Order: sequence, then structure tokens, then C-alpha cells
Amino acid sequence: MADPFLSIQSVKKSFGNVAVVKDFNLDVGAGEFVSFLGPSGCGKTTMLRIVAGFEEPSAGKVLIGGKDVTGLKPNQRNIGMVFQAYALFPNLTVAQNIGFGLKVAGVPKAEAQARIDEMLGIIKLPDFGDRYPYQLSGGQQQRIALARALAPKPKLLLLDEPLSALDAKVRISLREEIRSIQKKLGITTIFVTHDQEEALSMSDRIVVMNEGRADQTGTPFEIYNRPSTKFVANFVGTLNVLEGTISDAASGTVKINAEEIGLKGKLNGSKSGDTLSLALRPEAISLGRKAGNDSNLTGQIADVHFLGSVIRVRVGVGQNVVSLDTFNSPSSPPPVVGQKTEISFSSGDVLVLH
Ligand SMILES: Nc1ncnc2c1ncn2[C@@H]1O[C@H](COP(=O)(O)OP(=O)(O)OP(=O)(O)O)[C@@H](O)[C@H]1O
Repeated sequence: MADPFLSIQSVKKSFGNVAVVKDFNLDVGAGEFVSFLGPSGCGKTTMLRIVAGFEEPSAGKVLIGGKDVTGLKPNQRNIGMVFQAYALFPNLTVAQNIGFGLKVAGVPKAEAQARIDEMLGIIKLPDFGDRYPYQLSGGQQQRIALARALAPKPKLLLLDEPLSALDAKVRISLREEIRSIQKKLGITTIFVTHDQEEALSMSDRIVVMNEGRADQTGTPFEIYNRPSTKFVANFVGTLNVLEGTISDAASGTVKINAEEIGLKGKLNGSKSGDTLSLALRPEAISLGRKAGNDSNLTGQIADVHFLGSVIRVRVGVGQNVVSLDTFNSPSSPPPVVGQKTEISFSSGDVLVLH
């Protein structure tokens, strides 16, 4: 990246002798929305706190706007932050909460009031200025927390699981709202989450973290469709895994149970006789043969879940069970448990997990 706005360079962090962040590198462009995604304990929050300045790295540097800020305090970095727990001041009104950073910065009263009103408009709560936090829903409190973080016009917004305490419906609507406010203001943003759907739906790019490292950094499309490690493939999305044995490495033939499929060009140096884990997303598999699919396997319907517009079917293929989704068709009956069936897919969609 030519001119990253945020640059995290070879950052490491240990607590005692436990390495929590191991050589983390990332460049984030101006206005970009990047998520840190990973399971609990992988070091996401620690990395965010290092960017914020709440935590000092054991090694490495953080640059914001081209300037080395590694030794600077959080209030010298021009950042806004929102946390998981509603961290509003309970004894201050909404307007006072939003204006808090402006007051600290000595912004004149009239100017602060104008900014507070502007922020209340941006978060679509224009008449809420005189309320107290206890008079707000969880979703409204998080919107106020966002407004409070953005009021002093920070150059970098850091969000640490801001939606995880909210119920599912509010969470989805706030996702869209946060993203639209972020785009409107063009503010560079780092978003920490363990929720893959949240990361996939909101981000320009995702950093999938595993045990203190960035396993893969890419767009949601790349992360989902071309996972570069077994960990990423398993952590992001539902994955069907079929065990296969290479019957002929030269021609790329792989045997699954008694049947064979061709995976030429995907075996990456593996030899005949090697066993492989082959992974397929549910939406890459069709029930029955389908034009354009070059691979077929025989199986037996193990389970049928009617979900309305979509029917999720589980098919036993030898020792493995694969899930696939078909659309409901009002004129044809759903598949029946126990029925023999073929499944088909394109060999191009098979992920070979080494
Ligand atoms: N101040 C600290 N002292 C010692 N260990 C810490 C400290 N802060 C974090 N850790 C440890 O570092 C590891 C990573 O923690 P971190 O909070 O960064 O993970 P996370 O990926 O954000 O997980 P979660 O989603 O659960 O918050 C954990 O094992 C945690 O116990």
C-alpha cells in the first residue's frame, strides 16, 4: 500500500512469558474499514489496545498518518473508541456524554453544542439530548457511545466488539448504521469481532487472527472463497470436509470412498497415496447432477431441514456427511430421508486443505 493511514509494523506483545501477539503486520488505507476477526483469546483486543496506546508493544511500531505514535499516550493519538460494555457516564445526559471530549479539549460552548446537535442527527437520535443513559435501549446507548467517540473528529475509529451485548435484530440494524456513518465520514476504522457474519458483512478487509498472528488478510470475498489456511477455512463459514486419497497424482485423480474425482492442478506437490481433506461450502454443492458441475458423488439423504425459502439437506457420502442448501420449489416435494441421491459440484470450488 503506497500511503497507509495506519501502519502496524512487526508488533509483538507478551504478558510475562506468554506471547499474545506474535509479529503482527498490517497497513490500513485512509477511509478503510478493517476487522480483526478471531476466536476468544487470539489477541484481537490486545492488538487494538496497542493501536490505541493503552498497551505498549514489546517490540515493533505503530504509525498513524505516517507518524510514529508508539510512545504516545492514547489522548495524543487523535483516536475515537467504542467498547463492548456501554461505557456512557450514567450521571451525564446524552448531550453531555457526546460533548465530553469536546469539553476536555476546551471547545467553546456554542461550537460544542452545534457539534453535539450534528452528531445526534448523524446517529438519528435528534431529540435524545436531555435523556440519561438509563432511559435508553442498549442499541441507543451504543449509538450515543459512537457519537461520543466521533464528536472530537478523530482520524481513527477503534471499535471493540461494540455490538456483542445487543440482541440479534438490533445488532444487524446497527451493523448497517455504523458502516453507513463510517462511509459518510470517511473515517479509517478498526473493528474487533469474533462474529464472522459481522466481519463479512461490514468490512473492506478482514484480518483473521489465530493465536496472536494474522493468518490471512483479505476482502470478505477472498477470506470466504479462498481461505489460505485450514484455520481460516474452518473459522469463517460452514464447511463440508470430505476425506480423499490421491489415486494418481500425475492426473490429479482423488478417490473418495469408491468413487473418483479430478483435481488436477490443486494437489500442490502431494503424492499418490497421500490423504487429503477436501472442503466445500454448502452453496457449492448441488443435489443431483447439474450442468457445469464436473464432479459427482453418490450418497444417501440423512437429514432434511425445511427453513422456508431454503431447504438445508444433509447427505451421507461414505463416512462423511455434507450439508448443502437447495431453494424451495412450491411445485416439487422436498427430498426424503433415506433416498439415494447424487451430489455434484465443480472441482474448481474444492478447497484442498493441507
Ligand atoms: N493485561 C494482561 N495480562 C496478562 N494476560 C493478558 C492481559 N491482557 C490480555 N491477556 C491475555 O492475552 C490473551 C489475548 O487476550 P485478548 O483480550 O487480546 O484476546 P481477544 O482475541 O480479544 O479475545 P476476546 O474476544 O475473548 O476478548 C488472553 O489469553 C488473555 O488472557
